Amino acid sequence: MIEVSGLRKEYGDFVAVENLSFSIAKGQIFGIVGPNGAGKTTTLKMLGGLIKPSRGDISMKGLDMFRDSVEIKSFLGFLPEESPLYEGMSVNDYLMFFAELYDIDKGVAKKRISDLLFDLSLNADGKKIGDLSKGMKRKVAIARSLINDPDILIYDEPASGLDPMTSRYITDYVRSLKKEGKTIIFTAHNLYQVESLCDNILILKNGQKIIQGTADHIREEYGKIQYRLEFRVDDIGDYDLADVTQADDAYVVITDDIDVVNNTTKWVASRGGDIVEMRTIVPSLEDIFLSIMGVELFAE
Ligand SMILES: Nc1ncnc2c1ncn2[C@@H]1O[C@H](COP(=O)(O)OP(=O)(O)OP(=O)(O)O)[C@@H](O)[C@H]1O
Repeated sequence: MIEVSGLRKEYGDFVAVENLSFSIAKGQIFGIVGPNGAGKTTTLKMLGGLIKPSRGDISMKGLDMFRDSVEIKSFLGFLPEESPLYEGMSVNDYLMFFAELYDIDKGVAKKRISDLLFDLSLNADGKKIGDLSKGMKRKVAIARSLINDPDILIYDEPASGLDPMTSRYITDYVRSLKKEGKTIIFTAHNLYQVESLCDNILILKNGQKIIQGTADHIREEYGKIQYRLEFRVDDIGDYDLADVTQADDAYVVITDDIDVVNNTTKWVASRGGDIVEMRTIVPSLEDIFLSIMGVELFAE
């Protein structure tokens, strides 16, 4: 559905995105994550045809982004990080205005707007956009991105800065768009959201791809599974197999070395102690992300 190859964007001497290649299959939710300034918005803007890459190619449905940009834009919906809305207009007038820009038949547009407002639970009661809450404004921007019934959606932080309920609503809404067969590319800082929503995740750092794949693939490549062993013994005195911490009346060892687990188990048995619990700790995408970005993590 979408092929990106060798994408690069320079702003003067500064390289914001470098040698980026990836493919997105139809109907996928593709999440782009990375710290501030990693090049996420720049990448989305190139995918949305809003800025021109310095180098590289983008094709969608076999069409070339720059040769066939008019046709591509007819099936794209773009949601910028901050969408300028016409504050003095009512929601209906605003959406109708964009429907006219897309040359959509008035009857079709009316029905689409009413469906979108219903699906997004957006009841503005004729209020002006300027008088709406932040969450409602975000929903208006999302409705606008869908006014041409696009197949491909490019959303820059769709749920950022919203309260948890509205953020959750928008995440669920994005999931429902996938069920309609739409392909969605989005950026987010909430990695839990990304992990629960995305079929494919691209991690960017300093404009470059660190890794791309399913959450499981990223976990296999970067996430070390750790073992947590909790035990009781009367005297910990000569235990020297790994770092140990005390938790209530027990001791805890966290390690990625299975030999430490086995040897500790033997040691505990030899001292007449008990194993209270042994389990694995699977790292979350957030743990992996932070470790890739070079942030030291707590053991638990
Ligand atoms: N028009 C521009 N001119 C010069 N530099 C720019 C321009 N737009 C972006 N940049 C720079 O390119 C880099 C990537 O910016 P971009 O907005 O793509 O990052 P981002 O990953 O979306 O960050 P954030 O999470 O903060 O939104 C940043 O260092 C930014 O300062």
